[in-house]
Amino acid sequence: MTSHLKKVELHCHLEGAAPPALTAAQARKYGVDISAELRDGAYVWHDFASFLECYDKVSEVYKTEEDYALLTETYLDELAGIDTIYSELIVSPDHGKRIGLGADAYISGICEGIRRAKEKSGIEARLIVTGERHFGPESVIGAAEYAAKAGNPLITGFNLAGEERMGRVADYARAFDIARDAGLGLTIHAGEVCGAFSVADALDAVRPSRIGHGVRAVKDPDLVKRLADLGTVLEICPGSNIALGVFPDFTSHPLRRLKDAGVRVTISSDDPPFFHTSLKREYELAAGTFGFSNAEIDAMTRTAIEAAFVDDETRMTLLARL
Ligand SMILES: Nc1ncnc2[nH]cnc12
Ligand SMILES: [Zn+2]
Repeated sequence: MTSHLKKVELHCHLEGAAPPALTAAQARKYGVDISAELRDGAYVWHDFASFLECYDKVSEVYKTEEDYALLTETYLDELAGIDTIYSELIVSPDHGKRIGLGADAYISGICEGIRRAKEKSGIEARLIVTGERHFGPESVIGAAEYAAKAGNPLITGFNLAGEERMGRVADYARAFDIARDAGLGLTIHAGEVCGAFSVADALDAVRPSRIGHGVRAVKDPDLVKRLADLGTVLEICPGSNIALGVFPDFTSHPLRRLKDAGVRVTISSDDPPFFHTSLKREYELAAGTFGFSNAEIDAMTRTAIEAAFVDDETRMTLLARL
């Protein structure tokens, strides 16, 4: 039973958290045919590439500032309802640009959603701007420049997501230099679809304080030791990994092995309705399937707060609430 535990989420893509019912309503509102991507209340995809296509298509039915405010508020309300005290949302200004809304209005709608949710429940949230590999290196640099110049106190991190098989981390290093110089926290999707080499790439080219997933590092014991020695925090999303076939089942999932090897691990939901999961379920899996005690789960939540991209005062407040 984890329902009474305080929760923190470091890794959730905002559009990836869109409830299917809300997406269906949005599609109806705009007369968009989404029947190929959303059927019988579930998102339709069959592998990583088609998941990304489905994700991009779903994003296109969120078109206005208010649509984004509603989406953000809806997800944060859900998190607050399960005792989540802090959430980092991965957002992509490129999506705002692609639908013609523009990056500023996209971010402003999301910030309004954060404000509304916080007013109701006190949930704290921050934004991690992400570049998408499959939109190309130039667009990733553009996303970093946007995040660096935005001067928005809720934008506190920079990420690299999308098609991991496109390019190597070094191809995107310049974007991370821009984000680092702006004082943003750094995290990179690596070791999810590609192997351990991708995690080593991230450490060699950028050395972020956190890595999204990183789970395939488990194949390389020296790399696991390097992660433990560096104190790199892994944002692990077991339900996502199983849904995408990164591991065949929870028994072979390396969450426990990585933790036992001294790696700092945390748990998140990634794109919950796409993967038939939720942060609530991820906490339940940690307890039931992975066999972690409540004290061990609390320790992972504490690690997440320690690694959160927030100022020290907010961190102290969150630690006190845990
Ligand atoms: N799991 C994931 N990996 C890479 N990019 C993503 N974008 C949304 N979800 C993602
Ligand atoms: Zn992700």
